[in-house]
Amino acid sequence: MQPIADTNAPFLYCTSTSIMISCALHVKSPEVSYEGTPMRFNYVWLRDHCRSASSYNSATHQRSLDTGSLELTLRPESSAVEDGQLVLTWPGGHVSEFSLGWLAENSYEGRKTVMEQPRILWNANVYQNARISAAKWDKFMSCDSELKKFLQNYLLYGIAFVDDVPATVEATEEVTRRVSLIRETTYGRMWSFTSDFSRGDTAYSQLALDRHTDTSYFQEPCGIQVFHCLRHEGSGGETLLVDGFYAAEKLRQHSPENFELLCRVPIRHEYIENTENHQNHMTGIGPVLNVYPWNSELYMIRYNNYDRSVMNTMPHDIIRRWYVAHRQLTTELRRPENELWVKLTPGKVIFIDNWRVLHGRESFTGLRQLCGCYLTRDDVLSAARCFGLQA
Ligand SMILES: C[N+](C)(C)CCCC[C@H](N)C(=O)O
Ligand SMILES: O=C(O)CCC(=O)C(=O)O
Ligand SMILES: [Fe+2]
Repeated sequence: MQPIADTNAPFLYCTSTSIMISCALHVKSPEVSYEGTPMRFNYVWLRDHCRSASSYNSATHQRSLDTGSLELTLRPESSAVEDGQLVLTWPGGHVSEFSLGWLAENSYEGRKTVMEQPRILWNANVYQNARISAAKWDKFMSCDSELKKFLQNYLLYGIAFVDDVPATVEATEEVTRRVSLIRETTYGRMWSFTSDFSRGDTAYSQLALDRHTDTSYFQEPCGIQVFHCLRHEGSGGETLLVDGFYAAEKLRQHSPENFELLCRVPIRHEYIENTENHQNHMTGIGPVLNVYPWNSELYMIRYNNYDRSVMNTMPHDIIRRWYVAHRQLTTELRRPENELWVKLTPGKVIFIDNWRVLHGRESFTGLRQLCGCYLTRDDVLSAARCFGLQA
């Protein structure tokens, strides 16, 4: 412990072997310094995060304390640091204890410097050189460590494969259920489609599709896309994959103000279908790039030039700048070295992070049948966290 003389705020000091703190009451807020980074704590926040049995149910991990009845001018009557714990005694006698490590980890200043989700951004070379092996159906279905490895790859790269899956809709459903829950949409729970224009969308044709994310017209776009090509008797139809975050980070490096504009301006996407069997009118509103406000980390890209709707959510002076920014992002997304081309064949199931990796396809001839589904993002990430992965 290394007390700091004459300060009226608590400070946390850290060395490589131990965390040291010096603590004093401050009128406004305690301050902790961790590896040279000052971290400030608000007293109401500290009371609100009290982990004592009457404030927090550690069996359910839920707060029992009624935050709405806290005095917002609350100050402790005394504070001390004992055995690596900050101990605060509140008026009325309630005692709150916080380990200094917990405080450092959970502070705003601490979270600001770490990634919510570590990722490896890629272009075609980076991905190919990483030589990620696909999971194999048998082991994947029976062995948890194989599922964990698959999820780790998925989290890092935003794509992951399972090989040797029987070429049926049923087996495709089984392989996705091993990972998570299926998100039912207007396209069905499991879908299997060919170029028959059974739905009012270009996907149901033989035309090429430029890189895009799906369901950008949902208020919350689907988190994961699963594809399994059950048969193709013809040519073409290769799948294009592009890491949207790799491209967006290039834009951030070259032109931070254009990156910021694409984060700030919400735009509309739309899906209108009016066929005999299907009536839909969906709109989703949100920016092309989405970052967490506290650490500026990207968490979602919405990019679908087909489904982008009328642009009327920004004033005249912004619109020109928006098109410039959008063009710069498009240029990055279209660099040939960023394109990963894969031929999906029967047996090979691909999982794509639809909040990060764009997909597209070459035009094709012949009968081509593709099946798949969307997965609920929350459940996929939850499955990963239950394996101890950072997601
Ligand atoms: C995948 N599946 C064929 C079911 C649906 C395709 C949806 C196509 C739509 N334009 C979009 O990009 O969201
Ligand atoms: O046909 C394909 O390979 C993909 C089409 C597509 O973009 C989609 O179904 O979302
Ligand atoms: Fe698509």
